[in-house]
Amino acid sequence: MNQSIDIATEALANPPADLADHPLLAQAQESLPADIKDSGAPAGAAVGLQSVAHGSGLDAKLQVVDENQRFTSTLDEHMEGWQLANAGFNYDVVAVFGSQSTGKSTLLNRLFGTKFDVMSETERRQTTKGIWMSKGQDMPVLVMDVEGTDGRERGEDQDFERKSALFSMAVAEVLIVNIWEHQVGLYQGANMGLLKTVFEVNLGLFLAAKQKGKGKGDTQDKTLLLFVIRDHIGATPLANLRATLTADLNRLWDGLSKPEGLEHTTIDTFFDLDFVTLAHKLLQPEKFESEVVELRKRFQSQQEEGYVFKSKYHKRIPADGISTYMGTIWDAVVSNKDLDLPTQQELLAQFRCGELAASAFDLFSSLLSAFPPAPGPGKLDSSLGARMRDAKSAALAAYDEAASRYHAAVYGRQRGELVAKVHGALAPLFASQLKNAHKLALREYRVAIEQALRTEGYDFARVVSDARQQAEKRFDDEAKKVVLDESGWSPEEERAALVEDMDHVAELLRKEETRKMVAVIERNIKRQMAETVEYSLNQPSEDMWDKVLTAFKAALQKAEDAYLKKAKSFNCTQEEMDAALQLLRRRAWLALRSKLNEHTAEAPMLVKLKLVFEDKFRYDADGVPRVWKPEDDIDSIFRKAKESVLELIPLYSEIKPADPANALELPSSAGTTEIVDPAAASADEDFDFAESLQLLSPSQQSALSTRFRREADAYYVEAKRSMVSSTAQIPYWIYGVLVVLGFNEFVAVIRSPVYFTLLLIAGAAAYVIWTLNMTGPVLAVTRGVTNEVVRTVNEQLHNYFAAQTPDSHAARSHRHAVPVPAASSNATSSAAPEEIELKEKPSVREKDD
Ligand SMILES: Nc1nc2c(ncn2[C@@H]2O[C@H](COP(=O)(O)OP(=O)(O)OP(=O)(O)O)[C@@H](O)[C@H]2O)c(=O)[nH]1
Repeated sequence: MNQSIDIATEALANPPADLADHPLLAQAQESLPADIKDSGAPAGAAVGLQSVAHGSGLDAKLQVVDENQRFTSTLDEHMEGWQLANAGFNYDVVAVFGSQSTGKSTLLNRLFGTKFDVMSETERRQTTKGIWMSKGQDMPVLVMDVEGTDGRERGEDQDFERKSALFSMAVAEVLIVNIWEHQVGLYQGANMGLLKTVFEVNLGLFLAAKQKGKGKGDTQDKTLLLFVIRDHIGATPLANLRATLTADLNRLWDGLSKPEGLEHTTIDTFFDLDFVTLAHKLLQPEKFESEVVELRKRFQSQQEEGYVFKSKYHKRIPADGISTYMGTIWDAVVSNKDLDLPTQQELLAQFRCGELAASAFDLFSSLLSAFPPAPGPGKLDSSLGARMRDAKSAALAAYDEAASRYHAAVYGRQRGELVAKVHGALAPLFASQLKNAHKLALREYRVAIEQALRTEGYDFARVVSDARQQAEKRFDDEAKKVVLDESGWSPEEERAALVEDMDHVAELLRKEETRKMVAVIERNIKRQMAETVEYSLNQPSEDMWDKVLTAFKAALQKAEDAYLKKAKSFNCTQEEMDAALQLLRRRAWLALRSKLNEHTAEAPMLVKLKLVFEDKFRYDADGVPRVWKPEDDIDSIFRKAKESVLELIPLYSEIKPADPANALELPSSAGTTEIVDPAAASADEDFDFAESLQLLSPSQQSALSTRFRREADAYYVEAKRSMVSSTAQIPYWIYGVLVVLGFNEFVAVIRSPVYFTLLLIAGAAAYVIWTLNMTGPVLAVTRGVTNEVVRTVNEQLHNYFAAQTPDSHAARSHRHAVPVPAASSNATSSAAPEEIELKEKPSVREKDD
């Protein structure tokens, strides 16, 4: 239906008010198709309305280029409606060319079941304007009905003819050239002008493609020119018609002014020619129908001989891009731009692949946003790798499905960009997963080592190496899960960081283990040395230090051996071992020193000295306790014992073996102990071995000496007192004095009945005791009580003297000092002042007595 008919139809459907009641109007309206009558709207007066009116269903037709040379915007919709949008390359395009009103639309409708408007038999005027398109019934074929040449309105202007030829050449595989039989041999009637245009256009396309160096070289993609000779009466066989037409075409080709380099080309270079005849539609309708059916098969079945849609004719434009492609081709044609199809195809590929990549990335983004949230630091998402792969694969599959049909290079490039974009979006997840794998592996590494170190007899180097292998494997496994193909991602940097961290942890643990080991060894040395030190220092002798040092050296040697044996499994360097040994020696020495310090503190030293003194003063050479008698030379024995004890103080004050061979030498500086134990290094910084040999400073020695002398003096006093008490006798004259002085008391007792009675009782008691022979026990009890009283008094005296400070003692001494008898004075004149003090006390006591 053409525009005039549309306008008329619209006028009938919506008549002006003044014609509304005209009798002819009702008659004309009756003749309208039911759908138009019902809707009250025209079947499609304009381009837009045409397509809308016919819908986008399978039988819809579309004016792709209107009479104003505008390209439709609804081809995509129609492709969807025709169910060809996803056909890929599985569709074909055919276009029909020919003079106006030569039955082109009729032919297409019969061949493909389309519903292009056909001119009314009675009107005989042009029906097809611009270019129409529809889908063949039951076949994936896009059929283009092109406005006929010789259009009356167009006159001699062949602009549209050229443009439509160029457009059809660019998109159609088969061009049907519709001619009447009787026109064969006539230049104008056989559309030779149109064919000349087609040939020129084709040469132009070929040249443009060649100049761009893109295809269309020797392996020229051909187009099929199918000449349909209408109203074939049968008088002239097809072969003759073919020969005539071929000869005319060759003549036409030869007459073309061909571009340089194409002078010797023939029609066959670019076209395949085929010829078919159809009987007169009106005169031989049955024959016409049967021939149309036969011809239809050649468009429908690949198995049919003479199948027209050979793959070599296909323009390789994916169906989903045909709308864009045709639009850009038409734009180029209309704007008279140089048209080269490869470039157009590449542009199309860029556009479509870009679109497809964008939608594939949208799909990927929606999948990505559905990922579960990150599990948090140090935790792994075990399914992350699989999910990343799935999302990527889904996006690429969506892209590949449609985009792979486009220009290979463009498809590949856009694919690369899409992949890079996908990888870019996934990279943070990858990095985060690696970081977490790093943390996890490091934690497991530390735990594995710590657990192994708790077992007996571990080999540190092996423990570390096993744990490290496990941790590296764990990291590698996790990294492998999230490294995507083609991503170029590498876990090496993170792995290197993990290894560095593990080295650091191993180093710390090794130092900690070394420190612990040294501490254990040090404790062992302390324990081993405790007894030796105790024994040797309680039995002071000239070789006391020789014994101690020999034992220490032996213990140290054992400790060093133990350390070296263990250190081998720690993978320690020689430098570290030397440093550790140095530290071990130092700490062992300091341990010994602290033990010695315990023994040489003032109180224990005093005890030791007292014991030695007691041994020498209170016991004789045979070890028998002395009972002092008047003939004993207490002073001499006391002096000797005291001097021999005082001589021990210098012995105790310095660790100095009698035999220089037993001396020990240790370096004094802090050295490199920080390699093993940085904390110990600072503690040992001030270590001075020579100084450490000194146990008692001169002032300590002096104080100790003073304290000891006082203690010893107390012994001396006690000895003297015990000797006095054992030898004291009552003089006989005392008894006479007692009788004289006590006679009056005796008389008083005799005379007093009470005292006398008590006396009788006492006498009786004495008699009984005597009679019963109980004198011994009674005397023993009496002596015991007496001794206890004496001891208590002595103790009180001793405490009294001991509590006196030197000053107060001196003051007291000064207050109570009395001249020493000459005999004694001679004996003690050369003695030390302390001895003079010792003499004072018996004098005082004797004076008191
Ligand atoms: N003689 C003859 N007439 C035919 C044949 N087929 C169709 N016609 C008539 O030719 C006239 C034009 O038919 P269309 O199919 O509209 O021709 P067209 O080439 O599409 O016309 P435009 O679109 O206007 O260029 C119609 O009246 C048809 O009935 C045929 O095989 N032989």
